[in-house]
Formats: sequence, structure tokens, C-alpha cells
Amino acid sequence: MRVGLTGGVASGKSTVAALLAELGAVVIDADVLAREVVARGTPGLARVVEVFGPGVLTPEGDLDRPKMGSLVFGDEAKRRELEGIVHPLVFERYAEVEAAAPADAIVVHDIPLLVEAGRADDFDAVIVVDVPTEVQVERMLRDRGWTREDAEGRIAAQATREQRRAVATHLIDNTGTREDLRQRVTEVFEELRATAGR
Ligand SMILES: CC(C)(COP(=O)(O)OP(=O)(O)OC[C@H]1O[C@@H](n2cnc3c(N)ncnc32)[C@H](O)[C@@H]1O)[C@@H](O)C(=O)NCCC(=O)NCCS
Ligand SMILES: Nc1ncnc2c1ncn2[C@@H]1O[C@H](COP(=O)(O)OP(=O)(O)OP(=O)(O)O)[C@@H](O)[C@H]1O
Repeated sequence: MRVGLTGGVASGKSTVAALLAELGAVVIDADVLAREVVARGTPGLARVVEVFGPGVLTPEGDLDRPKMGSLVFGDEAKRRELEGIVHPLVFERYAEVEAAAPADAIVVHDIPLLVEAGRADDFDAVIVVDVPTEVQVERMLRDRGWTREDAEGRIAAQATREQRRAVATHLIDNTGTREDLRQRVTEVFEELRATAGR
């Protein structure tokens, strides 16, 4: 069974993914793949440097992620250029990683841009983690040390809450406590298992 998991930045996707993994799902995280394909020494990173210049590297030769973030969130043309390099490489890696999962697994794909990429129909179920925009901003300021401007720039680059909710087969409201979240995720996993006949 292939399950898509999405939600706005800092809505709680990774937290939900970790809970699902505890319950027995196999989780594939698009953000992790998106880091791997531009790791030091990869053709992906070489391409990024070709397009954006060596100024986007740290002295050690890694992608300077905070710098890249401030470059692309706020400049749509640059963001699209970066996505044009990274996304095809991520989709290639996906196919490889997915092929390695056991045939009877519930495979959860944590994809921040699932709705933006128009891929909701690729999945048997779509879990959407939902919180009001102000909660996203508060959690980014509290946990990541980003400025309000950074936070709002990322939100503006993403689909709206309504667009995501429209494709959800399972909606997870994450405005409550972490314990509330655990309970709701357990419920959703049971529903998925029942649908998968397991
Ligand atoms: C600009 C980069 C280097 C900033 O790195 P940083 O470590 O600060 O963020 P990270 O990659 O961990 O992403 C954190 C969150 O930001 C949001 N985000 C990332 N990329 C995008 C994007 N292109 N559009 C909208 N939101 C995005 C997502 O909610 C994501 O979960 C990085 O986000 C990147 O390479 N983005 C382009 C690739 C991409 O689209 N990745 C997202 C899923 S494949
Ligand atoms: N119910 C909750 N109450 C308080 N904090 C929470 C709750 N759920 C998640 N968090 C915290 O909010 C922050 C964002 O959560 P998380 O990293 O899971 O979001 P995400 O959607 O995966 O983010 P990103 O889009 O950047 O990948 C984290 O610091 C997390 O620990």
C-alpha cells in the first residue's frame, strides 16, 4: 500500500512519519532524498554550483542550506531553477528506495510538495497534517531559529491549507499536544491497515 503524507512546512509531518514508523510503516522522506542528491561530491551539487555559482557552498564544500534558502524563498524564478535540478534526481532515488521495501509493507511517502507537484492520485491514501498558518510560524520561530520573514517566505512558496485538505483521505489536525497527535496517528494507522486488509 502506498500512502502519501504531506502538510505545510513545520505542520508536523516528520513527527507523524516517526510515529507511523514506530507503528510499523516503512517511511520514505523526500527531504532526506533531496539532501542526498546534492550531498558533497554529487553530480547534483555540481549542477547547483554551475547554475548558482560557488557562493552557495560552505568553506567545506557542502551546500550552504541557510544561504540557499534565503536565495530561493522570496525569488520564485530561482526557486523553480533549483527545483528543476533537485526534483528529477529525487524521483529517480524514489524508484530505487521504493523497490527495496517489502512487498506487503505500508509505505508512507513523506512529501512536503505532494500537492504542488500534483501527485496525490499516485497514492492509495493521502494523509494531510493540518495546522493554522500561525501555528506553523510559531513552531518555526520557536524550534528552528528562523525569522518571521523566513517562515512566511516558505509558506508563501507552498500550496494553501485548503488545497491540501481537498486531497486528503485522512486529515490529521496537529494543533493539540504531542500526545493528542500520537493517538490520532495510531487511529489513522489502524484505518490504513484495515483498508490494506492487514
Ligand atoms: C533551499 C534548501 C537548500 C533549504 O534547505 P533547508 O535545510 O533550510 O530546508 P529543508 O530542505 O530541510 O526543507 C524544509 C522544509 O522547507 C520546505 N521547502 C523546501 N523546499 C521547498 C520548495 N522548493 N518549495 C516550497 N517549500 C519548500 C518544505 O516544507 C520542507 O519540508 C532546500 O529546501 C532545497 O534544496 N529545496 C529544493 C528542493 C525541494 O523542493 N525540496 C522539497 C521536497 S523534494
Ligand atoms: N503537537 C505538537 N505540539 C508542539 N510541537 C510540535 C507538535 N508536533 C510537532 N511539533 C514540533 O513542531 C516542529 C515542526 O514539526 P516537524 O518537524 O514534524 O514538521 P514538518 O512538517 O516535518 O516540518 P518540515 O516541513 O520542515 O519538514 C518540530 O520542532 C516538532 O517537534
